Amino acid sequence: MSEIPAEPADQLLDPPRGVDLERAAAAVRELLLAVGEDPDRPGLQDTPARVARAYTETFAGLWQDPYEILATTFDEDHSELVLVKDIPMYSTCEHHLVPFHGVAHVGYIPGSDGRVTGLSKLARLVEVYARRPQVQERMTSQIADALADVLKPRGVLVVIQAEHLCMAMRGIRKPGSSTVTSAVRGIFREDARTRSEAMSLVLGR
Ligand SMILES: Nc1nc2c(ncn2[C@@H]2O[C@H](COP(=O)(O)OP(=O)(O)OP(=O)(O)O)[C@@H](O)[C@H]2O)c(=O)[nH]1
Ligand SMILES: [Zn+2]
Repeated sequence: MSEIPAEPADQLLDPPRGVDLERAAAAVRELLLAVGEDPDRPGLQDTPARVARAYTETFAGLWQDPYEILATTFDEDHSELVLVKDIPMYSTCEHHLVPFHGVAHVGYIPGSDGRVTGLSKLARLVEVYARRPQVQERMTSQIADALADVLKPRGVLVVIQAEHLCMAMRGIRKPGSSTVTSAVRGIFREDARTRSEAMSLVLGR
């Protein structure tokens, strides 16, 4: 497998902005023909247009700016861990364009200014990066880097646990296997004890 391409956390694909519905529908129709289906049979007649519309949701993160999401911050003078666990996430494996899904855990220790962001913004950040053709490792790093860039926290820890349908429904066919990725920044990278304390909270031990 070739190396996973790096993508800066703030890079939005440009152009196009938004799904070209007509083009996507034509491509889906072509795909149905290519696999030997009849796109004109009653059950499939509306499918190309429907899939194109569904893609506007599935890939909405391509046109959203994660940095804008994190713009809401509060001066709470909080200097300990903030952790949102078990954020459900659905993404699309960029190798096979099938889902991988599971949970994300996002935590950080605010910087010396004690600024925190809204808790929901952590879940929104996960959504922005999940709704793109993705690789789990890259998505994990992107979330950590965006948080580190904007909040300037003492540390960031992101853990994602997911099942890849490309490994469950086809290929190696191992349903139930779970892939765990983590990205740590700042104090979580430097201090093993702080990292293991946070990991225990993430893993519920
Ligand atoms: N590292 C990583 N690999 C992934 C991710 N999603 C899917 N893959 C893997 O991407 C690889 C693609 O391998 P290829 O050999 O090019 O494709 P393939 O012949 O369809 O591979 P199989 O899935 O093994 O049948 C597979 O091993 C997948 O399991 C991900 O998020 N991260
Ligand atoms: Zn895949």
